[in-house]
Amino acid sequence: MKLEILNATVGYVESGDKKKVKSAISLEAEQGDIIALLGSNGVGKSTLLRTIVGIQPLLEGEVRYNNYLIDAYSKQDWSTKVSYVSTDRIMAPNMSVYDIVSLGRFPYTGWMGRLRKEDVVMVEQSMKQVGVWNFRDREISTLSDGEKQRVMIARALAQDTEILILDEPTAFLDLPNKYEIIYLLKSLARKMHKIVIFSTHDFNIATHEVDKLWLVTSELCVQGAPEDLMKTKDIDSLFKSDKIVFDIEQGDFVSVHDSSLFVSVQNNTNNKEAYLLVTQALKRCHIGITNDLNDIVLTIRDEGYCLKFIDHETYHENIYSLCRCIWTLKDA
Ligand SMILES: Nc1ncnc2c1ncn2[C@@H]1O[C@H](COP(=O)(O)OP(=O)(O)OP(=O)(O)O)[C@@H](O)[C@H]1O
Repeated sequence: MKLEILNATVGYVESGDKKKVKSAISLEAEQGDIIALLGSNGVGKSTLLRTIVGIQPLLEGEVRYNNYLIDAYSKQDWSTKVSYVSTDRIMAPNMSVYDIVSLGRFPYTGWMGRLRKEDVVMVEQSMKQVGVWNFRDREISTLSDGEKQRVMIARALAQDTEILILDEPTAFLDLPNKYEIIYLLKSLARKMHKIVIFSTHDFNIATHEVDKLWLVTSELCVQGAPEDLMKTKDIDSLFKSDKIVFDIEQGDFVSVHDSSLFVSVQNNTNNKEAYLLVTQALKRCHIGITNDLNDIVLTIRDEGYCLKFIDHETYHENIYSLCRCIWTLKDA
C-alpha cells in the first residue's frame, strides 16, 4: 500500500478559475505509517487533505495509490480506500452515536441502505475499539469534544479503509485527550496496518509521537522522520519569526530574547528539580544565567531562595516572590 503525491498543485476553483494554494508538493505514505502534516496557518494543509480524499479537485500533478491515479478509482471505490475526519461540526446533533458510526458504512450500503449483518459487526467493533460503545445510545450533541472526536474516528473506522485522513483531530482537546487520540491513531497504523495522516498544530505531538512528518511551508515541502527534518534544519522554517527559534536540545521551539540582567545560580540543596524550575523561571523572566559571582547571586536553599546583589540580600519563600523581586531589579 503506497500513497504518492507527485509534483502536485492544490487549491480551489472559483468562478471557473483555478486558484493555486500550494504547488510542488511531492510526498508519500506507506502502509503502517502514521504521518503528521505540519505547516503554518493557511499554507494549504486542509486543502491538501481534502484533495487526497477527493473533495477538492487536484489542480496539477498526480496523486497515486498503489500506482494508480486516484482519478482512476470510481468515487464508490475510493470511499472504500480512504476515510476522512474533518474539522466540520456535526450537522445532525440529535443523531445517536450508533447512527453516526453506522454512516461510515455508506460505501457498502448506500446512504439510505440497511445495515447487513457484516455492517453491524463492523460498526459495533469500531465503537468498541475506540471506546465509545458505552455511549452508543446518546445523542452526539451531549458528548464532550473528546468523546465526539472518538465517535468520528469510529465512523471512519467503520468505513473499513486502508487510509485514514484526519484534519486537526486534536484541536480543542485537553492534553490527556490529545494523547489518547494520538495513541489510538498510532495503534490503528501499527496494529491494523493502515496509513494514518493527520494535520496538526501540536508541534510536540507531531515531533515526539509520529514516524514521519510532512512539512509544508510557503517555501518548501519536505518529508522525513522528525529528527531527519531537525538535522536538515528544515523544521526551523516552520515558523518564520524572530521571537522563537528551534532548540535541538529541547526538541522544541523556544522564545528568544536579549537578557539585560544576569544572575549566577547556586544550588545549596540536593534537589536538581529545584534548580531546573528556577532556571526555567529566570528564562521566562528573560534573565540570563552566568557563572560570574560578581553579578547578582541567587542561592537555592531548602527553605527558599536568597537573592544577593551588591550588599543587599532578600529572601523568598517561593518562585513567584523571587521573580517579582528580580523584575524590580530589571526595571531599576
Ligand atoms: N474553497 C475555497 N474557497 C476560497 N478559499 C479557499 C478555499 N479552499 C481553500 N481556500 C483558501 O486557501 C488557503 C489555504 O486554506 P487551508 O484551509 O487549506 O489552510 P490550512 O493550512 O489548513 O490552514 P489552518 O492551519 O489555518 O487550518 C486559505 O487562504 C483559504 O482561505
